[in-house]
Amino acid sequence: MKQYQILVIGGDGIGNEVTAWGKRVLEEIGSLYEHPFAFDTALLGHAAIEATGSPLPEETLRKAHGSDAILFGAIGHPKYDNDPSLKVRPEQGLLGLRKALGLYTNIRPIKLFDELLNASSIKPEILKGADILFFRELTGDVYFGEKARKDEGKTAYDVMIYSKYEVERIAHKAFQAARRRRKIVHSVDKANVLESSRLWRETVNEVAMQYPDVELHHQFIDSAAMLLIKNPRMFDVILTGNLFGDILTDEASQIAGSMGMLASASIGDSTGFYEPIHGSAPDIAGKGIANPLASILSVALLLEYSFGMKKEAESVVEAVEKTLKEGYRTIDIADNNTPKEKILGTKAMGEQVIKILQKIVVNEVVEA
Ligand SMILES: NC(=O)C1=CN([C@@H]2O[C@H](COP(=O)(O)OP(=O)(O)OC[C@H]3O[C@@H](n4cnc5c(N)ncnc54)[C@H](O)[C@@H]3O)[C@@H](O)[C@H]2O)C=CC1
Ligand SMILES: CC(C)CC(=O)C(=O)O
Ligand SMILES: [Mg+2]
Repeated sequence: MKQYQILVIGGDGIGNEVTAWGKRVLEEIGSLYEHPFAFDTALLGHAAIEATGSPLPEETLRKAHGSDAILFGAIGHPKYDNDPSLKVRPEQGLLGLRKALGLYTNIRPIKLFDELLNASSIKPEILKGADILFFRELTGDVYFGEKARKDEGKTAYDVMIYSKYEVERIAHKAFQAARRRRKIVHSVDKANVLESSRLWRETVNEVAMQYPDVELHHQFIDSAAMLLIKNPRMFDVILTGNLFGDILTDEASQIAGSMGMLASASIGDSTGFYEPIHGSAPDIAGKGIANPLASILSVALLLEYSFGMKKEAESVVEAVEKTLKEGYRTIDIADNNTPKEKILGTKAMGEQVIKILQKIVVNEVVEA
């Protein structure tokens, strides 16, 4: 039986707090379904800078290349956010790892659990039924283009750059996914202004010819941001670049109720990388109140995409759904009707999901 090697990188702030529960869920799946999962850990971001001087130590890179899947939390520390002049930064660790692993496809499902219809500040009748799959390009764009200062530091630039090949490979992924869904792709760019967006649009049009059964719409980023809130149900698959996808998915987290609900999968040439879309949340770090569900839902994506364990992945999502159905909430997804005793911290929420997961799997075995 294959032994799966999983690398766990908690990172910084709540990254560590929520990933502890993602890992516990993986351990539980391993033991309930008798899968031999082996775990290792590594440093990234601020924690890595503190320990080694580098945001992406050699050892982390080596372990990442040697693993079958990576469960990641988040990086970031107020020290750097408050001092932009610092040259060695936590984000370099994450961007460097995404590049090194060739993780060009970032999949971010916007899944709204019915139980959370009232957790959003958007009206339930606008939200109900919303189900969007983002394909965000992850290793190009302005994040990886040339950046520098000139004029004695008084002018700065970051180059927004895409090659045709980079657009083609992510576009194919989006169209293939749309074929398994409602067959609608919205490609989001700023082609009225940006040359890189004009190449993006031209290339997406060419790729679309190979998918005549999929409806393609182009949307400018500014109007896409508006429509996402006005009418989220109009979207099926959204295909976009690194920067626009980063911004739009934080916005879209409000469709799902909270940043603490959105999971993601980053897929590329080799090892899959799974992480919540949120950051290290210094405003709540150390308080024990972070929502661990995005990390737990990232585990479901890991099981399905990296290990092909569909049933196991479904059990994890079902455990989250049942936990919400039983009324349990972390503070970010609680509403005025949530009884105080049902508002849980990170640990209690994690334990609740695991308890329900155990029941689900035991019932599966009894029914089989
Ligand atoms: N993938 C990553 O590692 C990312 C790292 N960052 C870094 O994180 C740091 C903080 O950035 P922010 O802009 O504050 O973004 P953030 O995503 O960390 O937090 C935004 C807001 O959402 C809330 N939030 C986020 N996750 C939550 C959870 N699981 N449960 C409950 N509430 C949650 C936070 O409390 C905060 O109010 C920065 O240093 C930034 O560079 C930001 C985004 C992604
Ligand atoms: C911190 C950035 C490098 C990444 C980010 O915000 C994201 O991937 O959502
Ligand atoms: Mg982001």
